[in-house]
Amino acid sequence: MREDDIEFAIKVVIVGNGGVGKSSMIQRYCKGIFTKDYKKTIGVDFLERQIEIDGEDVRIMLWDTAGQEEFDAITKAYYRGAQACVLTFSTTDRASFEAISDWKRKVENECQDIPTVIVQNKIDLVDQAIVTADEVETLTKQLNCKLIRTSVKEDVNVASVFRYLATKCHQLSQASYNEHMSSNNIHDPSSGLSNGVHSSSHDSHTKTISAFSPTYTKSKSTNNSTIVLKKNSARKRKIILKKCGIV
Ligand SMILES: Nc1nc2c(ncn2[C@@H]2O[C@H](COP(=O)(O)OP(=O)(O)OP(=O)(O)O)[C@@H](O)[C@H]2O)c(=O)[nH]1
Repeated sequence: MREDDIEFAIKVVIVGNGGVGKSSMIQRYCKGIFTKDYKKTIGVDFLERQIEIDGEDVRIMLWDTAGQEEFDAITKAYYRGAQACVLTFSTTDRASFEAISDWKRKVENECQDIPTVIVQNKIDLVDQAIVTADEVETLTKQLNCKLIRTSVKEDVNVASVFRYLATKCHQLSQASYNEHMSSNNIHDPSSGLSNGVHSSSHDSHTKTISAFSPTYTKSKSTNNSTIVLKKNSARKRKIILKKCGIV
């Protein structure tokens, strides 16, 4: 996939108590690996992966935040601009389940209402579960979130989490794009029906997202710690990222 083909990027924050498997989930998804060692995340980490949704290239930027409370002040700054969120708890850790509502509130304080999945990780250890299926389902209904049970270790359902969120964000941006085009009576140039308005006001900007983190992995396309979302070519449908200040 060439850099020029990437049209749409989403920022996803992964939160939850320490040791629930957030870093492992991101490593599994982006690098296809799993390690048994527990290395506490200090502050924030970042990885990305590109996938295709409805024939469109989507770059998913995954922000791994430290679960320990001592890092709260640092991590919350990184929630800003997130368009989707993963709330994670572990099947074998009751406190991590009970903390889910708090994590949701912390993210909402910075990002309002964004597509969110509750992930019950470590289902390979279900015989040691400290929470019942009913309890988990009740909580997810209360919080109005989708529930996905994963085992990062066994690679169960990890990709579904991020595909679900990327699809949701993609749909939201499409709806927002259509709304923008119709309210401004602009024809989509990619339809070949342009009436002389070749781009909306949004198209004239190069969109940037600051991505500073202690172990930030540089994108191939950039030579510093800023991700630059390229302006769309006239041939392709233009995406408007409305949520959380990306536009
Ligand atoms: N059995 C099992 N172990 C897992 C699974 N996912 C992660 N682990 C293990 O759980 C431990 C903690 O995983 P991490 O990914 O470091 O947890 P974290 O949530 O990032 O922790 P913090 O960085 O402290 O916030 C590690 O020893 C992992 O190997 C899983 O699905 N099943």
